[in-house]
Amino acid sequence: MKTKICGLREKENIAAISGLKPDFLGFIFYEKSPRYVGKDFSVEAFSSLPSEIEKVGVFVNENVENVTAICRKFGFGFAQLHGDESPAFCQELAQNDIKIMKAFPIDGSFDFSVTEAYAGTCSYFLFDTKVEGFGGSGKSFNWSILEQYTGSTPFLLSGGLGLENITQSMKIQHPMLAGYDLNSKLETSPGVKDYEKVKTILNTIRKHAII
Ligand SMILES: O=C(O)c1ccccc1N[C@@H]1O[C@H](COP(=O)(O)O)[C@@H](O)[C@H]1O
Repeated sequence: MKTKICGLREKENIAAISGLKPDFLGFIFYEKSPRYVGKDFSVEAFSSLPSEIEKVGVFVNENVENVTAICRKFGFGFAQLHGDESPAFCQELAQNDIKIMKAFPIDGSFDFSVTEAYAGTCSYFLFDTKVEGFGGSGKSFNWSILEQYTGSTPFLLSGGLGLENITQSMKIQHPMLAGYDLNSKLETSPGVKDYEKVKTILNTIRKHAII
């Protein structure tokens, strides 16, 4: 199972968490987020990052030019699109050699046929809890609705995953479940990840994955 730790911004914290070898690290470029990297964020912040960890820029309704420029500047292989980005937007971005994780806000009435137009363009979907606003809510959704997803694009489960519910989430049996996206439940403060919590949750996921 893939693991993504999202919402980091401080050099020492990035270095510490990267030592735990998640598959993806996410950096938030949405100014209204309490985890926004800030105007002074620089490539220096992750200069020690091993190359096997994929870097992900997280965007909300940003334009293609800005997403592309930021991904190139910071060497992000992936853009996580967490707003209302259209299939055409994703296609345009993919032409700039940026791999895409498209987030969808899930509630009990979500119609998974919406995802069909994005298949083929996105490397992963990200199923997050529908809330007012765009993400980082710390709230989980009723995972039973995932049974309705019959597409072939792998997805990361997202939304309020923490030590208290990760074991339960690993009972989800879905052929396209590729991993877990972990964020606000593992923080000492917004944008700063708790090393011990991240270590424990990654160990839990990895132990389960080899059983
Ligand atoms: O974390 C944020 O502040 C954020 C803001 C805007 C868009 C996405 C954001 N984070 C993403 O939200 C999900 C769920 O996070 P949580 O576990 O519920 O805190 C995750 O994919 C983050 O990448």
